[in-house]
Amino acid sequence: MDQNHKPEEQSDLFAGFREPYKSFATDAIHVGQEPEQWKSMAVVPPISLSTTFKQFGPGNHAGYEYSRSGNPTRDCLEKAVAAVDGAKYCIAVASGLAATVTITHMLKVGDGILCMDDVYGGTNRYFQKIASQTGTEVSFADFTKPELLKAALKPNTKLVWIETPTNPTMKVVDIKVCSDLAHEFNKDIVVVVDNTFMSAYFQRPLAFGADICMYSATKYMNGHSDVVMGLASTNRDDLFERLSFLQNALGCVPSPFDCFLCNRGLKTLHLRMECHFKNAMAAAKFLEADPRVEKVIFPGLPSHPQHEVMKKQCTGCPGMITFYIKGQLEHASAFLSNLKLFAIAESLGGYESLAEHPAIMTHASVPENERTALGISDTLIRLSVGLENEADIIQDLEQALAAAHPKKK
Ligand SMILES: Cc1ncc(COP(=O)(O)O)c(C=O)c1O
Ligand SMILES: N[C@@H](CC[Se]C[C@H](N)C(=O)O)C(=O)O
Repeated sequence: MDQNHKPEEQSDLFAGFREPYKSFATDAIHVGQEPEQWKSMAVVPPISLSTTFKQFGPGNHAGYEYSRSGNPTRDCLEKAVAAVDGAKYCIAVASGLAATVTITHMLKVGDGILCMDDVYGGTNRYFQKIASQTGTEVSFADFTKPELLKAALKPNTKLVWIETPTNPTMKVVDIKVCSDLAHEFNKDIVVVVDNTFMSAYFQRPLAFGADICMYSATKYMNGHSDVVMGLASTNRDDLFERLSFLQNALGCVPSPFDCFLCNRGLKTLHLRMECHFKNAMAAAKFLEADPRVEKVIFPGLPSHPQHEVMKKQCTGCPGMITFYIKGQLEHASAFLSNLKLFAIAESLGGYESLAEHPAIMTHASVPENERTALGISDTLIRLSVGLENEADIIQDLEQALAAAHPKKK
């Protein structure tokens, strides 16, 4: 153990952030889970594997006809997620990218997508390599400077895609300012926030004017690194009608078993997120004070350029930290290869700590010149700080830094 390490104080951690949303845990645990909906009165929603449902007569059924079109286990999850997002509706789909694809299918040929410049590599790849090849016009701007968003809006812009904090450079976008700008320009623009990094517990984009809040539920919402899933919540009747039509018509649906698991993961989201924040704050402070580290990007630290925006719109910070190690690629590689508790792996938001090299791993699909412009360099390392003991996390970072820089310190 690092002898200098003192555990992070939980009491100061949330100072200055928004208050948690009222009854969040109660909603996550109870909404959509009523035992009375089952003949058995099951307290935990059963996994409904049947692909089809008996009808009383042709077209006369008890609410379900075919499992792609609607499934009882999926319904339980969708109701719980809608509640924790402060939404009327939610749809669950087979992956985060399936949610992006389903939402983008609301557009028609000639429509424009305006996307935050730094986004998950697969979102960038889908917009640039697929959506733009099938007739939509895609452009990017840095929404941390709202004037750039304003300047990039065009008469054909139909979708504004915000990711905050961004993957991997952790830029924080003011959701209210950007949603208002887009809606003032054209009230029909659909503003989407990719809320994957924050989870519903720490950020509620619909409360700040976004039209759709989407997730890779593969991450914090499920939280156990054992489900690939996407979610999209909205308060708008028209958008829900279109999204649920597309959920069935495109067919990117999740399995009932995955819905069961994600629904279960959601019950402890509030507890997990608070511990992720505590551990990540400790790790971020440790890294920031270390001479072998060039720069730490963690929105919970006052050194983060949008720390005030973060406090204004969020109830806490997730376990995501990005930092530049001093040196070159070999130092980043040595650090990653020497981690013992952190696994080198893509993905994030699970109970276990993960570390990765965005330029080589999660963001390899972003064109090199764009990666360079965004700062996704050879020395950039991304951490997903898990729920292990804080001192063990710090000790692992310390020993991996020592292995990467044997002579420094
Ligand atoms: C911010 C973000 N959005 C969307 C996705 C896509 O999600 P999925 O892998 O579940 O398709 C990911 C990761 O893959 C992500 O990190
Ligand atoms: N969103 C995850 C997953 C990352 Se990349 C997955 C795969 N290699 C791909 O290119 O689609 C993250 O870790 O950020």
